[in-house]
Amino acid sequence: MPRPPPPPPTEAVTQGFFGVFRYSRRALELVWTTHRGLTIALAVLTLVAGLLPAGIAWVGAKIIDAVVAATATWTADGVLQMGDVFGWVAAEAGIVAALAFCQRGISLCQALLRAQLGQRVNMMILEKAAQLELAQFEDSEFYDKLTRARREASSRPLSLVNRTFGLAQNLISLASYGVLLVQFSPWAVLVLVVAGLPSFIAETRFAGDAFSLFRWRSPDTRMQIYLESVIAREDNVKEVKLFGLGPLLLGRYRDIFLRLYGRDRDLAIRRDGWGFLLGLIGTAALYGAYAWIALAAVTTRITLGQMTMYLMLFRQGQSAVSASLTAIGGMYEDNLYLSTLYEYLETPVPEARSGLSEGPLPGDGIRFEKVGFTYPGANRPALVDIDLHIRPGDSLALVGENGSGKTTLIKLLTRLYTPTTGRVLLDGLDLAEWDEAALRARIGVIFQDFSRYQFILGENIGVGDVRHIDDETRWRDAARKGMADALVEGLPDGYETQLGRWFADGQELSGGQWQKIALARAFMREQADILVLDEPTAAMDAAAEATIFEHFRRLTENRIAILISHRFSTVRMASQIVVIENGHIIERGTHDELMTMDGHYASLFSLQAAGYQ
Ligand SMILES: Nc1ncnc2c1ncn2[C@@H]1O[C@H](COP(=O)(O)OP(=O)(O)OP(=O)(O)O)[C@@H](O)[C@H]1O
Repeated sequence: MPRPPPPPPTEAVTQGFFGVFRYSRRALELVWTTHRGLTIALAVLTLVAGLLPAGIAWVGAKIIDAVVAATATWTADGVLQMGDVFGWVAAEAGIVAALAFCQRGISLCQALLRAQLGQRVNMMILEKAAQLELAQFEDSEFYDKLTRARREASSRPLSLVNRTFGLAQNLISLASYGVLLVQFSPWAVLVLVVAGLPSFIAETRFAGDAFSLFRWRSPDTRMQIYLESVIAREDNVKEVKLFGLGPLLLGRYRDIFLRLYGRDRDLAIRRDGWGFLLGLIGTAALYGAYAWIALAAVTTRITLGQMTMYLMLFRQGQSAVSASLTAIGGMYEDNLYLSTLYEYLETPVPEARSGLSEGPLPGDGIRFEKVGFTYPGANRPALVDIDLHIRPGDSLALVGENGSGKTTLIKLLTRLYTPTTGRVLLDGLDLAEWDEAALRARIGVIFQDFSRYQFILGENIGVGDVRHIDDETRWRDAARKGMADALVEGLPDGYETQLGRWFADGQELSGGQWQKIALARAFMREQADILVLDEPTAAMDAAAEATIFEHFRRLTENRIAILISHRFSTVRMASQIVVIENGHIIERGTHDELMTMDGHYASLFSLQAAGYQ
């Protein structure tokens, strides 16, 4: 499939080179607030490690000059004077040991900070994910942001700080080399700095290119992650095997790699090719300076010791210049990647308004008033003009073909989505005005695609009311109401049984058994006076479903019970039945009323009843 060319890197890149450093301060703050002690230790060790190399070069010169002087004394007088030489050698050994200490310390601090910071950034990413709206998870652009943030951004703040400190270290080294080298010639210092610039400019450009490649490929990366999960996860393995999907999926996985690899390879070749050519400028400068310094030594303007020192300074200075420039290029790159993290973290979330916790008409129940809803990006509404009143004590069944809008209605009722038009009221108060926690406490709901947590059985029920997730008495009570108690008793570890196959000794349940657990979950909220079952019994046989609903109705007397089911034997028990077609309510009434009406409901009922005869 032809792909569009990479989009312009990002707003960040187009803002110019320096605009892109705007995340540096935030990264530093992040590292600082993660662990102050380690940050200070890292800073101090880095600075000391920056000063020591110049010391080594200077002492090196002293050793050579001391050797030359001692040789002269020995030749002239036959006297062996090694005091100075040994003294300077010992000094150099001391400095080298101190440098090694600093370097080890730096790497220790970095390792500890890396672990803490990785965890912290991942927590920030996940905390944000927990605050976001359902609609955002259905948006592929948002998923791209999330994937990019999770893939790369967690290691970038520390990398940025390491590079910043590394830059400071190299600049200190450079300044100290400069102080020594300027005594030879100020021009030498200038040559040193200017020779590194071309590689730096090229490197920065390529960092921008690499980043735009990274952004451009995130849909592909997501597809690869998805394919990995289809090929290698137990819940998909059955179909992959039986439909023989393995080679097809692997082929797609490989094709994505090859396409991405082609671009990566081109960039790497350009990056390294230019890096080599421009690096030659540095080499030429070094050997030019070499010749110049050697000339000065031969003409006795400088001593032999000084010659070695200047050469060392020049050589090390050059690596410090290129390390500094690479660090700046790297900081630029880290900033680009951090922009994806902050872009994600700054995704707007609806403000947590502290709303009201009761309505003006307690006992009024739920009202839908001219409610319409269109999914973001959809071109036709999923619900149109819905008017509905459900009072406490009512049981409502929603009936309709696949895709008619039943689940959407429940999503609006539970405030997972906000109506596009009209409003939903609970006890006379618009759902939008309700306090989140108060509203959630009133509603117990199980969707058809309920979650199967790879936790112990008790917790799988307990998640229905997180405040009591560990409360075994509540588990038992909810299991009894959800008719899961017999199932639990049949398991050797009872409520402690680890469910699913992901973890050791996990016990997999059948579809119907999982549904019983999910049903029990709905009963965890003892305060909930609205209970919603969105086809949670589809995997059970018709008789079991009818028993469960009858039981459910008894338990929910004086509460509101809402049920979605395709089984008319269950639906007929509800006190109010609403038939939805293409997002519209087309019929409503009791079973008998609807049968008398002899409309859509009656024909569907007769059709299903005929199937059982
Ligand atoms: N997240 C979504 N984004 C966009 N459109 C959606 C989304 N979920 C559902 N739809 C569309 O909205 C319409 C109503 O879907 P809904 O899930 O409410 O149907 P349903 O009556 O519950 O169907 P079923 O009996 O199959 O569960 C369908 O046309 C569906 O394609």
